[in-house]
Amino acid sequence: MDIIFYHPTFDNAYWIKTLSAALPGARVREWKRGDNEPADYALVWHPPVEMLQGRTLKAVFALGAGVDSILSKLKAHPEMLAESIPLFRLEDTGMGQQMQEYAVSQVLHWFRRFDDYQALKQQARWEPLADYQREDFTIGILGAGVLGAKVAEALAPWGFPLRCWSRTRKDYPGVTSFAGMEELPQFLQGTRVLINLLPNTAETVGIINSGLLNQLADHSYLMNLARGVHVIEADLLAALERGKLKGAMLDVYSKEPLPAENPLWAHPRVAMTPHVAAVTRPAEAVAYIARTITHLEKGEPVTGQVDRQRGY
Ligand SMILES: NC(=O)C1=CN([C@@H]2O[C@H](COP(=O)(O)OP(=O)(O)OC[C@H]3O[C@@H](n4cnc5c(N)ncnc54)[C@H](OP(=O)(O)O)[C@@H]3O)[C@@H](O)[C@H]2O)C=CC1
Ligand SMILES: O=C(O)C(=O)CO
Repeated sequence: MDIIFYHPTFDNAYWIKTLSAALPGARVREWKRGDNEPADYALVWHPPVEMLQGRTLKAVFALGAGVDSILSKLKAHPEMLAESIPLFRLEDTGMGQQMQEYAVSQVLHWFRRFDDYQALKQQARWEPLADYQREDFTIGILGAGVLGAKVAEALAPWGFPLRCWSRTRKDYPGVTSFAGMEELPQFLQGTRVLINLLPNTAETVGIINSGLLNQLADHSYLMNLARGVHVIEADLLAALERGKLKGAMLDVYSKEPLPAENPLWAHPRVAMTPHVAAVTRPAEAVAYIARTITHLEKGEPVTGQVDRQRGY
């Protein structure tokens, strides 16, 4: 079996060594321009069209959870990958725990008013504030898939009212499920902390706009862990200005790296990280890919296949 590997920034030698060890007998090579030799599987992130075009692969694996970049490339270059070739993505592979850490720590930061105390500290003010109550701190998770479910699971023991929104109804312990556009207003009503874990699709792009933010509880908080294009940044800034939103924690942006002149940088109630909420963990990703390839080779059922029409 031949496997080609392409990632613009990873330690490719490490991946090739680890994959080769996990799939004894497989020949794994880094793809370089001009390599038209046959291959059975391709592992990619931001692949050049030329790498995949014209190949009769058994499957392609995206080396991340989100497949928006590869699907948008496919839209521009449909010849890059035949419809019949399955595309897989990483399901959790260590990203779930990272999202749990991020979401729980930030929710508790807001709930314990550390943002307010930080602002008071800057004015050298000693001023105990009223506690927030759990019942006034409903957390709503947009997107209840692999990562949304993990975040809900980690938040559940803290006792906040928890709800999620997805296309299809969920049955997660301690989480009220809302499904479909028609239930979005109910989901938003009373939500105090909105955590975004949706995929970037034609239906979800720009979903976090003034219309949506206005439906949240007053003085609410936004945590965007998914994709920058979900949020209309001007609407977010406007919601912060009029006090609808008390704060935002952003990991992803409309343009990355975020340009220095973007007003989000300087906003005192916006906290930011540079798209690091959950990164691909090589050992877990290799184990998942090796396991999936082994099942595919035996004709056994697998999970993680992307539905290209649906867009995730
Ligand atoms: N910032 C970072 O570092 C990272 C960000 N990400 C982002 O997180 C996203 C989520 O990942 P993951 O949980 O693995 O993805 P999944 O595909 O497992 O989950 C997606 C969820 O979104 C829901 N959804 C999709 N479209 C709609 C819609 N139109 N209306 C309502 N709900 C919808 C799905 O509903 P249903 O269950 O009904 O299908 C599902 O619950 C990724 O696509 C990626 O963009 C991922 C990793 C790292
Ligand atoms: O896996 C993804 O989709 C990411 O955004 C990684 O940072």
